[in-house]
Amino acid sequence: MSLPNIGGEHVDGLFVPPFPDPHPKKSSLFWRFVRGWNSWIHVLFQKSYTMKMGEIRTPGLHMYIANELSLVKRIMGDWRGFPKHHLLVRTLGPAIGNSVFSANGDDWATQREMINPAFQQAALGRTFPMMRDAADALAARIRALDLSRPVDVDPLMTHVAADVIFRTLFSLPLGDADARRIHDAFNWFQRHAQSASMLRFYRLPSFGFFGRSRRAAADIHAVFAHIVQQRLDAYRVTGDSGANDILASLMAARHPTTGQPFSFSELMGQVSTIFLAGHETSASALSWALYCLAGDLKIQQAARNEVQLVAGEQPFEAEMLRRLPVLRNIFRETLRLYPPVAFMPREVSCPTQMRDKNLRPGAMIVVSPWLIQRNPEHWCCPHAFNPARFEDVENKTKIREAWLPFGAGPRICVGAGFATQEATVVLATLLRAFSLRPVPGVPPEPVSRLTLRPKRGVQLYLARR
Ligand code: HEM
Repeated sequence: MSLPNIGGEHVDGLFVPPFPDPHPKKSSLFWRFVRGWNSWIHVLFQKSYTMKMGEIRTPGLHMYIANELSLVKRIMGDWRGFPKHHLLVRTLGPAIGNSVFSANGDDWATQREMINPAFQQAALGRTFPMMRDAADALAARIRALDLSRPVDVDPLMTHVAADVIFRTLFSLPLGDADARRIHDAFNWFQRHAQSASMLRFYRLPSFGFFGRSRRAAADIHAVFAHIVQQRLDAYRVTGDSGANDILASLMAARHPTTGQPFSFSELMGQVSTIFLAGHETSASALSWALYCLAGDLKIQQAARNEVQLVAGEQPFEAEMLRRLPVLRNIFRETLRLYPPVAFMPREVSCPTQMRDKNLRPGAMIVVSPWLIQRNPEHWCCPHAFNPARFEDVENKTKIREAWLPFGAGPRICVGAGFATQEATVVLATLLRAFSLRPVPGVPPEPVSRLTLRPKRGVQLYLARR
C-alpha cells in the first residue's frame, strides 16, 4: 500500500517534484511490512527526516538509521568496522557474486585496487566519444517516435545508460532486444530481491522469491557472458586485449601480492557489478533530471542556453562539459532529491556505542542519502528543485557533508566521474534536440528498492527543436 504522492507542482516559484507524503507516526510492525514490500521510502515517517538516529526492530533484524553527519562520517569512513551488511550481500549475490560492490575487508581493498585504473581520469577521457555516440543514438531513437503522444522516458534512459556501459565495457553498442531484456530482467530482479529481503527481515520463508531473482540475474548475465568469454579466451592466447575499454583494463589487472589476474567467474562478477551499478543508477538519475527539467521551464531554458553558448551546433567535446555549470548543478540537485542509492546498509562488526545506544554485532546500520538530503536542517526548502542552491559558497561545507549520492569515504562510488560525464553529455544532447513538457495529471511516483526508480515510468511530451 502506498501513500499519496505530494509535489509535482510549483510552490513559491519553485518546482516541488513528487515524493511520498511521510506518515505522521512510526507504523506498526504489520504496516511496516506491508509498505516495505514494495518500497523502503514508503515506510518512513515525519520524524525520520530530522532525527539524529533511529531504531527499528523486526523479528529477523535489529536496524538503526544514522542521520547525524558526524555518525555518517564515522560509519562511512570505517570500512572494516562497518562492512556491507551480510543480508545485502546475500540479496545481491545472484546478480554480482563476490565483487567490488559486495566484498568486505582486505578482499574488498584488493578488488578496489585492481579495478581503480579502469575509472581514472585518462580512462574517462577515452570513454567520452563512446558516451557521445550513445547519446546521439538515443536522440535518433526519440526522433523516430510518434512525438504527438506522451513518451515514457524511463525505458529510454535505461536503454541509453545500458548502451553507454556496453560501449565502454565491451566497445560494442547495445541492441534494442538486449536493452529490453535487461530492463525487464532487472525490474524483475529488484522486485523479487525486495520481497525476499522483507521476508528475511521478518524471519519468514522466502517462498521462491530468491529463486526468481536468481533467474532474472541469469537472464542479464546471458546478454554479455559470451562476450567476456570470447575476449578472455583471445587474451589468454595472444596477450592482446582486443580493445581499449573497461574489460581490457579488468583483464590486465593483477592481484597486488600474488600477481594473479581475475578468473573468468571473478571477471563476470566485476563486469556484472559495473554493468548493474553503472546503468541502473545513471538511468534513474537521468529520468528524474528530465522530469525536473520539464517541471521548471525556466531552468530548462537556462540549461539549453548554456549548452548552445558553449557548443553551438558543434559535436560535443569532453572539455566543453567543464563549461556547463548550470547543467552540472541540475544533475547535482537531481541526485539530491532522487539519490538512486537511497539507503546504504552496513553491519555492526563489534559492540559499539552511538549516541545513547549500544549496538550489538550483526545489527544493521543504515546511512540514507534520501533522508539526509531532504533534511530541513541541512537544506532550505528541502523538497524543492533548486539547482542554484549549489552556487551558494557560504554553504560549501554543508553541501560537501550533507550531499552523498555517491556514498562517502573509501567505498565512495568508483564511477562518480564516469556518471557525471555521461549524464552531462546525455542531458546536453537532449536539451539541444528537444523541448520537454510534463503530462498534466500523471506525476511519476518514486519507489525505492535496490535503487530509486519511478514506479510507472516518467511520461513527458517531447518536441523537436
Ligand atoms: C548517478 C549514478 C551513480 C550513483 C548515484 C552511484 C551511487 C553509488 C553509491 C551510493 C555507491 C556506494 C554504495 C555504498 O557505499 O553502500 C556506489 C558504489 C559503486 N558504484 Fe556507483 N553510482 C553511480 C554510477 C556508477 C557508475 C556509472 C559505475 C560504473 C561504471 C558505478 C560503479 C560503482 C561501483 C563498482 C561501486 C562499488 C565501489 C566499492 O564498494 O568500492 N557507479 N555507487
